[in-house]
Amino acid sequence: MTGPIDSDSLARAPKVLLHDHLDGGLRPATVAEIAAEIGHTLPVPDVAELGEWFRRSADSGSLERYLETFVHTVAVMQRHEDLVRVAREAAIDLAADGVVYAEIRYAPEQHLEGGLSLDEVVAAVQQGLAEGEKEAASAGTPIRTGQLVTAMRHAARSREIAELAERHRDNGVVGFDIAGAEAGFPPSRHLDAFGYLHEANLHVTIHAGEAFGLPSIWEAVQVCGTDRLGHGVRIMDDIEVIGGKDEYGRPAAKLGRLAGWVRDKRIPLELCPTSNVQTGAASSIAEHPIGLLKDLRFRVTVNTDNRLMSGTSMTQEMTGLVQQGGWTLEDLRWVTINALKSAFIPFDERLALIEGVVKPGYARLGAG
Ligand SMILES: O=c1[nH]cnc2c1ncn2[C@H]1C[C@H](O)[C@@H](CO)O1
Ligand SMILES: [Zn+2]
Repeated sequence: MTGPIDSDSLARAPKVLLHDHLDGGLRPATVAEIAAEIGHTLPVPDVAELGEWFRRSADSGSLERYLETFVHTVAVMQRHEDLVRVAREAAIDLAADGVVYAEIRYAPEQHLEGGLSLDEVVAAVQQGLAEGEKEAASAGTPIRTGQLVTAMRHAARSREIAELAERHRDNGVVGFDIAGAEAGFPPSRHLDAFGYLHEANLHVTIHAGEAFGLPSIWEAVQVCGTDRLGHGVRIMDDIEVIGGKDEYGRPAAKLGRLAGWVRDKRIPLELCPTSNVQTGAASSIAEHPIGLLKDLRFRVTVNTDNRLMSGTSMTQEMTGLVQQGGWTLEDLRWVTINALKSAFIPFDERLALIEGVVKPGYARLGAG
């Protein structure tokens, strides 16, 4: 099916999400309620304006300013019950949006101000995700979730966080990530953690190639041995578009050594179109390199990054690509299967979701 896609089909299409921050996806009403309970002052008093405030403030043109908004979400995620609630709601909201598999990330080291230990934070999030999964299943929208524990790249706790991930790998944690301001904080600062994770056979993704270019991607891939790239959109700096089509009917382009490596090795790109427009990594959804990277057959996946700060959802990201980028249902099916192939759960479980959920779901919509 290559014609226009109606919004109902987009809403019903099975979706897979690899890059979604727990502290970037709260419901505005939840932020407001918990803030009132704990006495945290929010920038706007009216809950009706809060969602718009996050979106507008994150629309800053810089990753550093975008990240400043997290102070208000992290503030309301310090008590056990609040972490459980936020994780539970995340699973429910994603499931209601048609997401059938989601890896949800956050930095446990940012949730210790209420006196919880790192292990208690991970356990609280796991409790919430499990409750959310149960509720979503009863509502007829089953979802499978996994935690990615993030270490903040400006801090110095990555080895400790890597060990935390290993301790909880049989209880919900499927991988490790580093996040935060990119410029000035290269991934190689955290080699100790990555070495430990490799020895433990634990999956790794690294935010790289978002606010900083090829050196960051190169380090993440070649020095730190990442399995996936969080964003990675700046791989474009190593691609020269020649114009016209090649012998396979794809856009004619010359790939540099690093771009060639990333494509040849099928290293997944966790692309987040709306977030990139907000931080200035792309000028618009229509102009976002995700379309070109898809046409060049990189292992492209579509993600939300921060649903609250971007005022987005998987359905909305896909709608933007369809309406502004000319994507087809076949394209959406392809990136969804790409995402599951790149997921950090065991191969047989990925396959079961691809064959049992994603392919039949798209077939019902007329694709595949
Ligand atoms: O897109 C991002 N790039 C780098 N860091 C990010 C991004 N979105 C969220 N973060 C940070 C802020 C959060 O507090 C932290 C953990 O989720 O990760
Ligand atoms: Zn991110």
